[in-house]
Amino acid sequence: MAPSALLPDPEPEYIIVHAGKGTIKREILKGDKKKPTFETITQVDFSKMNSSSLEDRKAIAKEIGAAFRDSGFLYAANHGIDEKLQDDLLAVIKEFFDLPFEKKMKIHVNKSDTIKGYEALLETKLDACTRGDLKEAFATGDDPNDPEQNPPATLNRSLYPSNGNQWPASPPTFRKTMYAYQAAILSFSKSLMQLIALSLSLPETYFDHMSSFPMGGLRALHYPPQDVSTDVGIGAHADYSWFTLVNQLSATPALEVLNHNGAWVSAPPVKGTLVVNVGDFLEMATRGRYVSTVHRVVNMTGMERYSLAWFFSPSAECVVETVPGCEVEGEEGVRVVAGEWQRERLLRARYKHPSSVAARARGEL
Ligand SMILES: O=C(O)CCC(=O)C(=O)O
Ligand SMILES: [Fe+2]
Repeated sequence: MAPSALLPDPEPEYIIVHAGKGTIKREILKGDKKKPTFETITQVDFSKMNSSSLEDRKAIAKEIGAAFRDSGFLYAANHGIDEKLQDDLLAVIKEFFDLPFEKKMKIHVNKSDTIKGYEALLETKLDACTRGDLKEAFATGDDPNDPEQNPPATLNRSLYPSNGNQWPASPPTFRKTMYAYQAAILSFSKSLMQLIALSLSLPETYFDHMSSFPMGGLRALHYPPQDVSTDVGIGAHADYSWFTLVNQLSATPALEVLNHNGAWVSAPPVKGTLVVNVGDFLEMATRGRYVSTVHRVVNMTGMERYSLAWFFSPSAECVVETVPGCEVEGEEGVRVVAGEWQRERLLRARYKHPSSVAARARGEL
């Protein structure tokens, strides 16, 4: 037998991801090919985020910057969102998903031009190699027709259709509880955006003008346990947002993050924390200094899993450009209208939705 040194290298294996920004093919690095990369997700303490001392705020910003450059993920501890509110959320979200299928289908996403409402099991397929995403979802988002959102008088309402958000009649406290959470998470998001500005050595208020009526999506998710590892709760993808905040409402570990060796790193629920991950807007604006990392959900625990994801993006009419200090020499900077870019991504990911079919027929996609 030939000495092992003379054996040919094994055929490389790849992970293929349809992240929306294009297909990513990443080799799974083994043995000597492995490079240093993250194996766990860092925790950052936000208790001093509103400290009157700029030095305190800068210290948090520094940790955020390090995590966003390394893995693009972190756990935010002491974020200040009321624990009781999170218990209430889990209760109403469970109750909603327990409703009979026909009731949930009354507010199906196909009835909303902005793809808000209920989405059934296996309806989306983020990883083309699977039979679909083994999850059901309920989505709401920025919509000036909902009085709770208190839109500014200057908002260009023509950007919003009349059939945006759809709310279920039951459970009766569902809408109120989701909006209480949205108010809290929106306030945390604006503070986090200021810390991100600091982390990039920009004035703290640098991004403030981009949050007058931010595109924000709140998505409740239910992942039943899967029987086979070839299924996925959500296929590998990256998010289209400045950042995403995932509240892992149930203690069911299933979220996984792809590291630079092509290995999946577990991001299990850590009580009292939110998972924060960089989205594509932030990756674009920082020209890749902060990484919008691929992740997925695989629920092999035998237990139900509930989570609540919040996607925080710029206001629709804003132009996202390379931030000062992140320019790449010899390359043109980024310049996209946030609302147009995000809508195109959303429609591409939901290619069967009537809005997507219509946009393709108009030659827009
Ligand atoms: O449920 C989770 O933990 C993550 C959800 C997610 O990645 C998404 O909805 O984009
Ligand atoms: Fe995601």
